Amino acid sequence: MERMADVFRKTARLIARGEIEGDLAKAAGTNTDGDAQKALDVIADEAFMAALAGSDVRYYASEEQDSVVELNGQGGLGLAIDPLDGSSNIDTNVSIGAIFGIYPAGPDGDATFLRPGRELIAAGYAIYGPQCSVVLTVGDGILKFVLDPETQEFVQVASPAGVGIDSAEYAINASNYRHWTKPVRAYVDDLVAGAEGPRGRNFNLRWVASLVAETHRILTRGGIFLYPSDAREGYAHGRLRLVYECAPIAFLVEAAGGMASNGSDPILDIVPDELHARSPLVFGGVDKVMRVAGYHELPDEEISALFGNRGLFRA
Ligand SMILES: O=P(O)(O)OC[C@H]1O[C@](O)(COP(=O)(O)O)[C@@H](O)[C@@H]1O
Ligand SMILES: [Mg+2]
Ligand SMILES: [Mg+2]
Repeated sequence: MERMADVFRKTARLIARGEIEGDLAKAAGTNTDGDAQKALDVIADEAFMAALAGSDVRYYASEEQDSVVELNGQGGLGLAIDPLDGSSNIDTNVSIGAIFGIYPAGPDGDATFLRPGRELIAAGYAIYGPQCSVVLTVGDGILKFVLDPETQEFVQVASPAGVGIDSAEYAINASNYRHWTKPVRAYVDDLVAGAEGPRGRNFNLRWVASLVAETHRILTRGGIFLYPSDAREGYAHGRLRLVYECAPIAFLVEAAGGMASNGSDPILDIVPDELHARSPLVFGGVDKVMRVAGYHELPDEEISALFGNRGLFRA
């Protein structure tokens, strides 16, 4: 963690200097997943690999690497990492970050990461925003550290305790509405219907397009996040990747007292079939995530009904 903290510190400084350092959002190639890479994606990936060489990390699984990289044959850990999350926000001065999950090393690289997220031993994220903060768990409860810009030390502060708050905020990229499945549309229709709809209250939409920023907000003051599967080509399992995005966030959210699913089943029970496998992701307060699962179980006549006629979820 100390070596990772050093990368967080240096990346926060690089981002704070922005264009003084050059164009951090400059196109830099394409990763295995077909995502366009930006300069900062590559810089962050290389910085983590360099910092962890010779550490206890044996296997390194990154969004920016085709396959698992063996860093230190003697190491006992596997690190799954999204070295730079929220790439579309690099040049907009909006919060971005890094997401990580740590497993005990398995017999080989793939076996270390193609396992249920429940076997993680630690997970967390760094967020590069107005503050640089790190939120992590080693399994029970979460810890938060803020980078002091004066001393460059990470200082532990009170743990966020907001995941259970009865918040009216939801996060989803609503521009994909027409591509969603019926249960997701019905769920969002009922939120949008507000006080006049079956939920009988008004809701508020937030979409930063940086998973770390949505997670930070939800851990701090509640709400729900959804990145569902949809009918666009390549989105049959949503957008987010299980190994280094969904599982670490799910492990953290559960440790904070919340819940994370793929819409129906717990994320932490899913075994990825490949390193860059995707999954729909829904997380936040337990009651909210369970409600989404409820919409997936509704009979077709209920799910197809106009919100005014959908009886089961009337508040
Ligand atoms: O642009 P979209 O489809 O709304 O997707 C936004 C999502 O994509 C991501 O940026 C994917 O992460 P990367 O930036 O690491 O590829 C998430 O942080 C965010 O939740
Ligand atoms: Mg990401
Ligand atoms: Mg990324």
